[in-house]
Amino acid sequence: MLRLDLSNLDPRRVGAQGLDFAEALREEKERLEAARDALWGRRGDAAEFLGWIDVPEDTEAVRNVLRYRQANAWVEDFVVLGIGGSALGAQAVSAALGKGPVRLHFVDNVEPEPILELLRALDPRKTLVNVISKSGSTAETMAAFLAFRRWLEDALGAGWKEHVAVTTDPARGILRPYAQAEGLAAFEVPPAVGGRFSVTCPVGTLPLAFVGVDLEAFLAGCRKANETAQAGAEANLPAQTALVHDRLSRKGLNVNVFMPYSTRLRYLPDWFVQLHDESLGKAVNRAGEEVRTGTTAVRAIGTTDQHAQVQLFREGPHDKLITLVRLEEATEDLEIPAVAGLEALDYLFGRSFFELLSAEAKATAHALAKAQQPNFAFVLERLDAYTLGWLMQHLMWQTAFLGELWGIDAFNQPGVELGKEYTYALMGRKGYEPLAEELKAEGVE
Ligand SMILES: O=P(O)(O)OC[C@H]1O[C@](O)(CO)[C@@H](O)[C@@H]1O
Repeated sequence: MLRLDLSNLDPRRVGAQGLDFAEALREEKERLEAARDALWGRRGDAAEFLGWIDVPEDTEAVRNVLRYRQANAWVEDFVVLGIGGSALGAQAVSAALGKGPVRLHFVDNVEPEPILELLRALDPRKTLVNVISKSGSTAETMAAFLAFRRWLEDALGAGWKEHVAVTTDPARGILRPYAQAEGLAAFEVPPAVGGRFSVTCPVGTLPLAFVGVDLEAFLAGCRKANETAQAGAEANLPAQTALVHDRLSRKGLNVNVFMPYSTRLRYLPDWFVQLHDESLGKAVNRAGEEVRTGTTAVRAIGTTDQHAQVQLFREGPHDKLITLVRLEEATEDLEIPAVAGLEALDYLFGRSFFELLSAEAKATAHALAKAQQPNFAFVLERLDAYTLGWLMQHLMWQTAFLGELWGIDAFNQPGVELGKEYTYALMGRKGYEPLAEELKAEGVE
């Protein structure tokens, strides 16, 4: 179960920075429902990249992943080679719900020392390497693949092939034909699913299967979010949180803090940052006019960052909307013991850690509101696969709704291409010689 607590948006609590939500919903009902209809209406068109809506319905893809997991019971270490959307979803969910005993590792950078450290620590005989790249052309991921493939072949000879699984587009890019030629296990990123929307396809489900995440429940939660995204505005939770973002960004609240009160959810903000920023930071709208949309998502974890960022959130510029994620129940709790001689701490004696966590979440939300800092919360009944699936698919919907409200394409990322081209030029890739010359003339070599 997931619900919204919007009480700290109320202008009676947070003043002019806030939002009379009921009134806004009445005013924007038509616009929100038009956005909903447009999104659902376009979902059959692969060019629209709305395939993530239907992926949670694809139970055959999950069965395929689970069969592969069962057939590879020898795996003790599972290495994901992927970056951005090809890593962040599995990283967020595995940190929250992974049970082991398989250890999951993520190589999402090209700094040599951590890669060497991992290679030295792993036993190739017990390691499965999953190279994940929709395009098959991402330099970081492909460099890592070249290194891990060589490492496996050096140790295992022709047996390296049993230790590699490829997750990529069914037709495009170089990885698919390579996997076919070498006879490697291969999984699909559906063409109509972009990286940051791919956690429900094998990009996410394959690593998650190896750490025992209940995939059926996770996808059932995603389907629940789909159900809410079909409702009229009064019950359409993603349209509602998109409305909050839309309205408050128009008041100049252009920083979106995403702050779960949970260490288990520590990577969820990283996943959200990519989803939100890469989708919504756009120079032009669908009509090609310059619009420069976007709000800046910022990571924070409660309670940890109460002691790092909350000072700024309360007393810094009034440019923020804060999204909290609160849990209603602990999965397991721990009592805080009484200790003689430390009676100054007796308010803690006999209380539980979860009680303290909950009190801190509510106290901080209220203290923020007292400083006229609008905030709202996703309240999760508990942290389980169903509820996390619901929340993540909700956030994908929220992003899609915002793209629609702002008239932009939330599913492309033209702004990251130029940096990639420059990298190719600096690395001496064939065909990039003129660009390398241009860079040299500009003082970059
Ligand atoms: O799966 P790929 O094609 O390697 O892409 C990885 C990431 O790179 C980007 O294309 C751009 O940074 C992201 O959108 C994507 O998630």
